[in-house]
Amino acid sequence: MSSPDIAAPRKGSAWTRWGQRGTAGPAIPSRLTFDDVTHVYGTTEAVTGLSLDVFPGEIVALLGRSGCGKTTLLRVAAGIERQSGGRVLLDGRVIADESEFLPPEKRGIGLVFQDYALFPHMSVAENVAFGLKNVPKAEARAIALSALGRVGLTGHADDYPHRLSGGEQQRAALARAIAPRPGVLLMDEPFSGLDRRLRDSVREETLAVLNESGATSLIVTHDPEEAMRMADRIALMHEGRLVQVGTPEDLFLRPRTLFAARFFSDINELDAIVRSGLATAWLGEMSTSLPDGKAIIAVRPSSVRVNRRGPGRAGRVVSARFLGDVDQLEIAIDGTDARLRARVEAGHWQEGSDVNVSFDTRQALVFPLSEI
Ligand SMILES: Nc1ncnc2c1ncn2[C@@H]1O[C@H](COP(=O)(O)OP(=O)(O)OP(=O)(O)O)[C@@H](O)[C@H]1O
Repeated sequence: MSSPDIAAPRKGSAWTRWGQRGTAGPAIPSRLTFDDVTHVYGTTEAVTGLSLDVFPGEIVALLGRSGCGKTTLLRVAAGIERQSGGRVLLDGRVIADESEFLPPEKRGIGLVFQDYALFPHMSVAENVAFGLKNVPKAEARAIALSALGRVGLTGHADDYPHRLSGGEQQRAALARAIAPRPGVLLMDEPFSGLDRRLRDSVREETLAVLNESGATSLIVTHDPEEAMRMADRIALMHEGRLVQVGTPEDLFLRPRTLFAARFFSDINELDAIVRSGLATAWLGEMSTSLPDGKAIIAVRPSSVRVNRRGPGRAGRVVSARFLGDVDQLEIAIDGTDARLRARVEAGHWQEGSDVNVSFDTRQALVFPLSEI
């Protein structure tokens, strides 16, 4: 039987073979806790009162827009930055607060930076062995070679980093981070330097390595799809604060705020009024537990129903864009300025078609207007 675990290399692509799955050395995972952490740079409060528990062996994605404080939190966990307030704990033991500060090299934390940060004057194997300080040299090299084997870089062990492609440098950085078998692995946008096709395969293999190593992992990303693909839980940040923490399903299907809903998908936002548990918008109504007042009904394009005749508001397709499996339609609603985006099965609707639209109330969400 051929091994499904080792994918065959494709000729002519930058994508190359990784090592045998199951050979990354296992770590003893730690629990990483941020307790009311705040960090200020001059007058900029980058992180504000943030509490988060990352449980042993868990993969958590720290997700948010540029500048929301993700990297700062990672740097605080690593000990590269000392937080202005609050505590960081490893397995319940304080490693950083007002009086304690465990230096980075004593934390048992592995790091993969966005730019990989390989030392240019050291060979790839020396880079990987760098963190193995308390191990005899020959043993350190053997461990480094084993980690390089896992990421498929044995043949590059004695090359200098500048000879590696971007994807190979990412793999060398991953090997360097896992070689000392850290209890916690921190990764800052580890795939952002890779082109899209390469990114998918590197991400999948990296995930396999993380699962084998078992290290508690915190991965920074600004891409919700990447967070959903990799993480057991997602911690969504906005302006230095945590907005919502939960499984990918929680965040995608049950966003608690309009901000979270907007972050995870394109939505049509319909102005609505709530009265006695019923939210009413121009496209329809749905029940809600919100109190009376102004609200927004959020409808994903895939939840807009488009028919030639039947219930709903009359409109006209003003654009139909082919997206592969689906078409994205823009629909102008008769007698209003309103436009709706809908995702429908490909090939059914032409520009200029008269349609009736409604929405699937089971898939829609209602948010109070005050939250925006
Ligand atoms: N060394 C620094 N000195 C001053 N301000 C900083 C420093 N590092 C970060 N900041 C500021 O702190 C805030 C949070 O930055 P941080 O890099 O943590 O965000 P981020 O979410 O990781 O963003 P990105 O995705 O762009 O890396 C930003 O306003 C940023 O300008």
